[in-house]
Amino acid sequence: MPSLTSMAEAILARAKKLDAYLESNNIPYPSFDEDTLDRLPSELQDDRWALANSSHELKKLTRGAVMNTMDTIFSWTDALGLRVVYHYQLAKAVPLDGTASYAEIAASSGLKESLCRRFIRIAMGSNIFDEEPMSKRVRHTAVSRLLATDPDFGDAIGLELEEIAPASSKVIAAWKKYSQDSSEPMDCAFSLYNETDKPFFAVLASQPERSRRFGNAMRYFTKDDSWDLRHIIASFDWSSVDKPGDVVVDIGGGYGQISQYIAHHTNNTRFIVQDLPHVVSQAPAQLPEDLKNRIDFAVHDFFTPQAMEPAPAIFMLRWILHNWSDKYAISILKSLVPAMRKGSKVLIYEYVLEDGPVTDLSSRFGFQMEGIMTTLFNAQERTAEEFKSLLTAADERYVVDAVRRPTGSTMSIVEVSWLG
Ligand SMILES: C[S@@+](CC[C@H](N)C(=O)[O-])C[C@H]1O[C@@H](n2cnc3c(N)ncnc32)[C@H](O)[C@@H]1O
Repeated sequence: MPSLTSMAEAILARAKKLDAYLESNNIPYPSFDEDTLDRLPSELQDDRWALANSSHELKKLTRGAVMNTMDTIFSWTDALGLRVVYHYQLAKAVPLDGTASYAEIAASSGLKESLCRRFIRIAMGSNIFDEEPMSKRVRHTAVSRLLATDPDFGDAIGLELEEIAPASSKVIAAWKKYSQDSSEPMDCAFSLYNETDKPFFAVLASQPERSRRFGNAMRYFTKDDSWDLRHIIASFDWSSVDKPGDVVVDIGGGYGQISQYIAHHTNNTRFIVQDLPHVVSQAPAQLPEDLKNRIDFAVHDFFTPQAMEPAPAIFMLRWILHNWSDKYAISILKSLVPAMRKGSKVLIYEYVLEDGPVTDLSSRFGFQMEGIMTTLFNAQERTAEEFKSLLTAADERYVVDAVRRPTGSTMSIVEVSWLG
């Protein structure tokens, strides 16, 4: 390990670089009251994340083994503070540019005053709200202000802290009850916690408020530039399937968001978006007029064989395989085989997991998703090698041509050809 001094000097050099930009552009230094680093240009954002990663590493080294572990095991109390703030909508009880007493927050939120004080002070440990030292009145910080003003941010917090994290408490119980080798989606922590024999999406479909929160949270999580759909255009040569008559099948394609985007970047490609009946019945109404002659919707269960003539050029799967254990993911890939021809391709657009440990704060997403997929679906994220094994297990004629992640993209494309 380098010395603390050399690590601190590397941090200092980066901090000076960012400060210089802020100063020359009259941008305030970041504070807990105001995030200003989003205003850095894209070429400085890498420095920003490198600074966050290296200062996090230095913090961990200076806290030491025991205190770092204490930070981990007590982190649930931080989450509890935030959950109480979220659940009782305490952020909305504080004026955006003023202050509120604990009694005023209690009166408008319905959480009694002593609990407001205790749990807001827990949250303040994470810089959620601040308290004026003399008056003891509460005012906003950047996080609490976001909670008061951005409903999708609140829904993202609610989904994680009220839906997924509580269900995750049953992960080990589910392994013990159903076996660690179970491939069944219902043998998961979510089902056990919710005492249901229905899969996650079916439970949500029957509960509009939970379903709405899930949809908004997904929109929030995927709104930053690393999720931008331009990366799917950069990941594959779409002009190779843009001849009149070329067809792309978007498997489990929902309302056809991806197909619509690619259609706008091609001239002739036609798209068939397949999904379950309840989705397909709603989807055409959401299609813009200019794409109606290029995108069709069809009911198709992706576990049943594809029987399409003429065969499509591409089967595309985004966010499908990571919801399923190997047994079912292999079955989905097998169902494509009857329609595969020489020259056909399968494009799998997913997060491709690093094959080893990741400690950088900004790169831990894949392993966080691992926990979520396990909890909700008894499923998993996969490394490039695991995608290859899955494809080979489905049919030895599948050949992975490339696994590409464009610069700046969270998602990768696994491009697969058919040796027919
Ligand atoms: C996580 S969403 C991904 C949607 C879309 N591919 C996208 O990237 O926006 C999973 C989709 O799979 C669909 N789905 C689930 N089970 C299915 C099945 N057996 N056959 C076809 N579609 C299914 C769901 O209705 C949902 O639209």
